[in-house]
Amino acid sequence: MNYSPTYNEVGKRIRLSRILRNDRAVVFAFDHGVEHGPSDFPPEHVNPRVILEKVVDAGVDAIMMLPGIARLTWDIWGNKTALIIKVTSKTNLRPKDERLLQSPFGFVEDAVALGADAVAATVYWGSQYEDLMLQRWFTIRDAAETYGLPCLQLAYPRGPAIANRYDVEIVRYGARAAAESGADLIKTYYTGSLETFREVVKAASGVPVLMSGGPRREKEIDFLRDVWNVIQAGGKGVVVGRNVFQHKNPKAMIKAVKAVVHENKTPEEAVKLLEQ
Ligand SMILES: O=P(O)(O)OC[C@H]1O[C@](O)(COP(=O)(O)O)[C@@H](O)[C@@H]1O
Repeated sequence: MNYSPTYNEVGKRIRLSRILRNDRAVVFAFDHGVEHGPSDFPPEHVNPRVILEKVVDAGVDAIMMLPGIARLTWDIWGNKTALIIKVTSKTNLRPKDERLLQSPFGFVEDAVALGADAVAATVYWGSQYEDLMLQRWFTIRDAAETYGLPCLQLAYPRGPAIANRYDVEIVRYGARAAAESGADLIKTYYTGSLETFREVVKAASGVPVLMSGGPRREKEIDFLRDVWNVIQAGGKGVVVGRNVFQHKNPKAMIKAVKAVVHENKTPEEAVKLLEQ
């Protein structure tokens, strides 16, 4: 008997294919306005329309942002890139010990209304608020499932018992926990080498893993090498913010990252796109 997929399964598959193009993705992370504050942006990129125009022109596959900014910039990304709506966030205005918790920042229904291809939510594995974040994760995932929306989990291990959040044992634990919690896409930290990131991919048990860009690298080639290692390790791409919007030429940076992720160019070949 032929198995017919459910409506949700069809919806998730189609939406996921808009983000993972030929099984790879370059996603622009743009939720920093809340998570870090406007001080994260160089003056010319405080205006979201300016930086989004650049990354859309550069052909980024998807943009991850909070509902409010998506609403204010729809004419720039609409029908041009895939859209991932993050529905959790937190500010650094909070008391320090409350920053390991992300609060609801919109609803899955907002993502549906905006025409999103996925929702995203953060889980700080190891946080003293892990239990609360998991309750929120499963509520989000449950609603997303109903609407046929894939769920990207920002699986960020951090908490009082975690000395080094980038250690492979910690990162791969978070990736495995993300897979076990039903994430359709996992975004997590780079572990510093191809070999260690391969362990993260294995722990993710077949769920696509995307590297979180992290703080801006001094040299672009170093970032491109990290991306290249992630791809060689079986990762499916990158979700990058600061290494693009803090760069003097975000368009060229997106194109260089795409060259590594989608065209299998080496970092040395890709970095030439920044010298043009
Ligand atoms: O690791 P931090 O400082 O909490 O940064 C979280 C930020 O990093 C991201 O996960 C990825 O963006 P970056 O490429 O700038 O690291 C953002 O989505 C998020 O706002």
